Amino acid sequence: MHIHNLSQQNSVLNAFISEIRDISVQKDRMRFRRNIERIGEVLGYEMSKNLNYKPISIETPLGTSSMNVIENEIVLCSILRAGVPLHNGLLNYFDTAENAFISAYRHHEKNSESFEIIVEYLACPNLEGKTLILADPMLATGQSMVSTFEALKPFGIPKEIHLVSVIGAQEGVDYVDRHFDKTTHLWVATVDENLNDKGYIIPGLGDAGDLSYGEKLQH
Ligand SMILES: O=P(O)(O)OC[C@H]1O[C@H](OP(=O)(O)OP(=O)(O)O)[C@H](O)[C@@H]1O
Ligand SMILES: O=c1cc[nH]c(=O)[nH]1
Ligand SMILES: [Mg+2]
Repeated sequence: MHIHNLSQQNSVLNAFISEIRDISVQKDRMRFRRNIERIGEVLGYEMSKNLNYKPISIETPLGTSSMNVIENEIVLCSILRAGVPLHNGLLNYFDTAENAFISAYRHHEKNSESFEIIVEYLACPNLEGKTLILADPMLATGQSMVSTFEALKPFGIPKEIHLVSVIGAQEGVDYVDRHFDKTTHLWVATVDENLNDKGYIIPGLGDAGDLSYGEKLQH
C-alpha cells in the first residue's frame, strides 16, 4: 500500500487538525464539521496530484487555451455517519464524482467490549474500472474500511482505490495495509500511536460521529 501521511510536512492542515482535537474548540459542531470538510478538501487536492490527466482545449473570449483535466471516473464512497462531512469536502473538489453511501457501525454484545461491524444500508453505482475513493475520518481498528470494501465487491472491480482518513491509528493503518491490494493508496492527515481497549484512537479526538451530529442512543 502507498501510505501518504500528510502530517510529515507542515502545512495549513496542522491548524484544522489541532481544532478538531481540541476539547474546547471541538464542542462547536458547525466548526467541527467544517474543519473535517476542510481537511477533506486538502486531502482531495493532494490526492488529485496522483490521478490521470487528459488534455482539453478551451475557447476563451480571446483565443484557445489548453489544459490537462482529470480523466479518472471517480466514485466517492463514505461511511455513515461520521464520513458525511469528509465526503462533502472531497465532493467540493471532485465536482463530477458519482457517489456511494454505506452504513457501518460497531455492534457491542451486552456488557462486552468486543464488537463486530454491521453493514446495513448501501447505495452504490457500478464500480467497474472506476477510481474508488473510500472516505472515513477515523481509521481506528481498520475493520470498518475492510468490511465496507467487502460489501462493495458485488458492484464491480475498481481500477484504483484511494482510502481517505483524517486520523489513523497505527494499528488501523497496518490492518488496511494487510487487507487491501498493494496498489491501494491511503491518504491520511495524521497517524496516532495508540488505540484504547474500546477501539478509540489515543489521543485522537473522541467520537467523530457524535462531534459532528450529536450523541446517539445505543441500540
Ligand atoms: O476503524 P474502525 O475500528 O472500524 O472504527 C472506525 C469507525 O468508527 C467510526 O464510526 P462509528 O462506529 O463511531 O459510527 P458513527 O459514524 O455513526 O458515529 C468511524 O467513523 C469509523 O466508521
Ligand atoms: O477514536 C475513534 C475511533 C472510532 N470512531 C471514532 O469516532 N473515534
Ligand atoms: Mg461514532
